[in-house]
Parts: sequence; C-alpha cells; structure tokens
Amino acid sequence: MSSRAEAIFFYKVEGLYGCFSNFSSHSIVMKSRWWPTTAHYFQAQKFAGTAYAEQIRLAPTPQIATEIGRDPRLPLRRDWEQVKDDVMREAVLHKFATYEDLAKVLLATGEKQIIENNRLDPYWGCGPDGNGKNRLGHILVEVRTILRERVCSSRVIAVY
Ligand SMILES: Nc1nc(O)c(N)c(N[C@@H]2O[C@H](COP(=O)(O)O)[C@@H](O)[C@H]2O)n1
Repeated sequence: MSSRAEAIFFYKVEGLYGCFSNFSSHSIVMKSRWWPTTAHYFQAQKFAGTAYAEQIRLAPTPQIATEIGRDPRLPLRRDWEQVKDDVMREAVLHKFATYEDLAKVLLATGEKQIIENNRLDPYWGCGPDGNGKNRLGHILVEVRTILRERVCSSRVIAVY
C-alpha cells in the first residue's frame, strides 16, 4: 500500500474520483429494486422491510435520502451496528461491478490508499483530525482487490 502522501482523497461527486462517493449519480439494482444511488440503498437498509426504506428509495436526492436515514426519530434496525459495513461493501461492490468505466477508474488507482476526505465523519471518512477510521476508503480498497481478482480469473479462462 502507498504512503499517505500518495493517497487518493475524494469527497465531492465532481472530478475523476467523484464516482467513489456514494452520492454519485450511478443507480444500482439490488434486492429486486432500483436505487438511484448507493447512498439511497445504504440509508434504506437501516429500516429494511419497513415503509421508511421505500420512502428513502424514492427520495429525490442522495442528500435527502441521507437526511431521512439519519433521522433519530425513526426505528433503526437493531443489528445496524453489526451489519452496516457489510451493507456498505455490498452496495459499493455492486456499483463498481455494474459500471465498467467506474471499475477502470478504481483499478487504475493501483496500490494507492483511498481516503474519504470527510472531516465531519470519523467513521466512514478521515474525521476532523485526519485520523478517522476511513471505513469507506478501506471498503473501496477491498472492492478494488475483488475486482482485480475477477479480471485476473476471467483472463485465465480466456487463455484456456
Ligand atoms: N459525499 C458525501 N456527501 C455528504 O454530504 C455526506 N454526508 C456523505 N456521507 C456519506 O454518508 C454515508 C454514511 O451515512 P451515515 O453517517 O452512516 O448515516 C457514507 O457513505 C458517507 O460517506 N458523503
């Protein structure tokens, strides 16, 4: 893995690495439903199986989907803390597996660290002091490894 100085920082949806944001405008189909962004899918899974999940899916923007998903008055599923990383990984993998152009951008980052430059979020992002958990960045690196393995195994099959 590269040094932090060489790391790729992303946050806003504009620019080359904007597609790393869950707010980027790339729809996915998961659980037999169409989701406008991975942010819609992720936030809705907090209330899976309830009408709130559908309300979030239909939210006009990822910002509004996230606002609803973070509403402390809504009944968050009990196991959310245990499953939230898996939900995020599943959504991010699905997005990059769906869009070949995005997969190419991610694979082209090689061995570089990927950091969500979100100063407000010490869990998914780098947090206020830059030492946050950066879970979204780590999940992008995990997805990059999975996609690379898939590309390698498809090349092996093609050689046969
Ligand atoms: N790109 C972007 N813009 C914002 O304004 C954001 N708040 C975020 N945050 C993303 O929200 C997800 C986490 O939601 P919870 O805090 O667990 O409700 C995660 O994808 C963050 O990266 N992103």
